[in-house]
Amino acid sequence: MTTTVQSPTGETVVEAVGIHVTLGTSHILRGIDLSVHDGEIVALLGANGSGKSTLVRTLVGILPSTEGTVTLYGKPLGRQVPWKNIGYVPQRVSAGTGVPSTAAEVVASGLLYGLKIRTPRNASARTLDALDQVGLADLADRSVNELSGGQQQRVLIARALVREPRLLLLDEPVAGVDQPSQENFAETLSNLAAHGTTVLVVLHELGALAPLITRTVVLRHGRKVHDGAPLPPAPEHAAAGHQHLHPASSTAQTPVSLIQDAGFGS
Ligand SMILES: Nc1ncnc2c1ncn2[C@@H]1O[C@H](COP(=O)(O)OP(=O)(O)OP(=O)(O)O)[C@@H](O)[C@H]1O
Repeated sequence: MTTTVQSPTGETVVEAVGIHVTLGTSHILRGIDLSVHDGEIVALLGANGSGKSTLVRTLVGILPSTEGTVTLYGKPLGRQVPWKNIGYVPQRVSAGTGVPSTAAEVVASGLLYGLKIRTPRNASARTLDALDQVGLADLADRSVNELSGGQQQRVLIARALVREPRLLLLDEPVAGVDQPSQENFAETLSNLAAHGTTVLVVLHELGALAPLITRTVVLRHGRKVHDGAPLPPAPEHAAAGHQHLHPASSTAQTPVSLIQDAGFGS
């Protein structure tokens, strides 16, 4: 890890106000307000189709909102946003580009942003460091087409990490990734968090990331239905290996409805 240790400043890193998104004829997001502050590790939960990916894609400017505003580091989406400080890992897609590329080349592409067409001088070292963080340093020169789905996902995580981001947005980063690699990723995330990286992560299960989460946001049918304390395991589900989640008592939602919102129904 080469990231410098930083204390959380409490700065508002992500600010979404009144976000509505329509895709085709479907009104997907229905008035989402979300703030993420420097140093937070926020989990975004919700059942399939509740709008999690749509929200994250809107936050990074891939999807336009029909109403509402998004600012990142106080700047409206656009050129003024400090993109070089922001890493994004999309929901599982192939890391393959159609053109034969090695894992290292895909990761190094994370160092290209804006109008920059040349990677920095220390690109090779940073690329290897990022691959090492996801346990793939040995496969740096392997074509991504020859990697398994889970390994390709880890390449995409490394592509975000190589930027040494201050803000990391991850859309189900460990879906389809084996348990040891999930634990390895939790450790990487823990290191990043300790160095002050702010994280917004879409998850279906907190799993190995549970201890790191500082706040949980739950969506249901395109609306935010919980925003607060991480959802601790209920006593009856606290047995080893059981990862169903339940809401904090502070919420007005009933436990059962929130568990269903989060897609964790027993
Ligand atoms: N391009 C599109 N056109 C129309 N509807 C879409 C489009 N993309 C997504 N949707 C719909 O938007 C809704 C929200 O999708 P989204 O992918 O944001 O959900 P999600 O909470 O991330 O789900 P999952 O947990 O399954 O990944 C779904 O009903 C989906 O069918």
